[in-house]
Amino acid sequence: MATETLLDVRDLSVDYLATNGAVHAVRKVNFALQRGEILGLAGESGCGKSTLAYAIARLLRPPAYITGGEILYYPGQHEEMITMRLPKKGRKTDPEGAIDILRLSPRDLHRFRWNELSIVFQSAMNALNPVMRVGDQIMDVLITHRPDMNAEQRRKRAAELFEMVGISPDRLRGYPHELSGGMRQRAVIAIALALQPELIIMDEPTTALDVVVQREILQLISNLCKEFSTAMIFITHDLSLLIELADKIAIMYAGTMIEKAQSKDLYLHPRHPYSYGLLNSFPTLHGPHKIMAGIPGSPPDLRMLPQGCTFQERCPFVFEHCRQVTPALITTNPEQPEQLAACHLYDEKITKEVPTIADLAAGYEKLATLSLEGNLE
Ligand SMILES: Nc1ncnc2c1ncn2[C@@H]1O[C@H](COP(=O)(O)OP(=O)(O)OP(=O)(O)O)[C@@H](O)[C@H]1O
Repeated sequence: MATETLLDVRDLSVDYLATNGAVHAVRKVNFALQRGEILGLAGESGCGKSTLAYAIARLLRPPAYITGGEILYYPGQHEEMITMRLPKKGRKTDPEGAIDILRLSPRDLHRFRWNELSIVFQSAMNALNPVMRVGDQIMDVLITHRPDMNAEQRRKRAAELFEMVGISPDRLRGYPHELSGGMRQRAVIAIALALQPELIIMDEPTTALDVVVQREILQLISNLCKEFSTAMIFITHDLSLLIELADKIAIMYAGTMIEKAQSKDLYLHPRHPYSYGLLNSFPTLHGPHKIMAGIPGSPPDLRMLPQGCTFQERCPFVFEHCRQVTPALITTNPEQPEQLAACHLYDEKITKEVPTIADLAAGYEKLATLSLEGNLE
């Protein structure tokens, strides 16, 4: 896989301006995505996953406002895109001429979407227009964004796309209600792939499907991304699903990324107590019986965030420093410099010994026991 940067999100913040105070839905998020890479975004409901994704696609509408940061996009050799690169004076951060998505004009944004980035929304299977043949819905995208194609070329491309996602091209003449849920989902993916974008954002695309169909669709997505070197940001609550699909995973909590790691590293050794809690919130079918603690409590109000770490109230390992100072994302193990966690437990200036997996398990077990005994505050 090429390891060239495609997207570089820097200090991105988004607020929803409500009458009773600003909801700080995304707070100073930083991450980079390489060409062809699959990044999984996980975290509890309301932690800002969709807001982050929609900010990248510039799809947010008031009362949402991007309050800071930049989203640099490296367009590769796509000629149309090269003309959109930042003017020289804007190149303070990038000698190669990236596009800052936040600074695109409406016209350039129109070219950027679909050509470079497409998005599959939550409940995607219902995103198709019920009174229009599915084939015509693919044609629509091609007519708008590929005016150089004639009708015959568009028809051929639509058939090719359907074949790619495993639907017989004669279904192109069908209406959405004539397709099963899984097929509708595949059709939506075909539309997202129509212009072979560099980046696809999928927001909970498979939640409405049964697990067997879900697995087929995920396999399809993974194969297509590999085949075309398409990068993807895949959003879900289901961490176990991401571990199979994604190259890297970012865990979000209360609007920030609190852990970033290669999927395998996160699975084998989650570092942040919240990531550990998320991974261990469901029982395994094998192995010894253990008390399930889940993660007690709920995330903080995003309008009134506490001083220090936002996970402090739910963390089995909280200590005084956590209530004072907001932890930055830091390396948790010198042997895996790419695994970062925003937790003081890994700051050697503050804690003498970093916690092992057994320590994290013991912390949660203690919480579970307290909760069973009714002694949890
Ligand atoms: N229009 C709005 N006005 C005010 N607050 C909003 C609005 N839309 C979202 N929020 C708040 O922003 C925060 C982030 O929401 P977001 O939908 O991005 O989270 P999420 O992690 O994608 O959740 P889910 O998994 O449930 O989709 C939440 O606290 C939510 O209540």
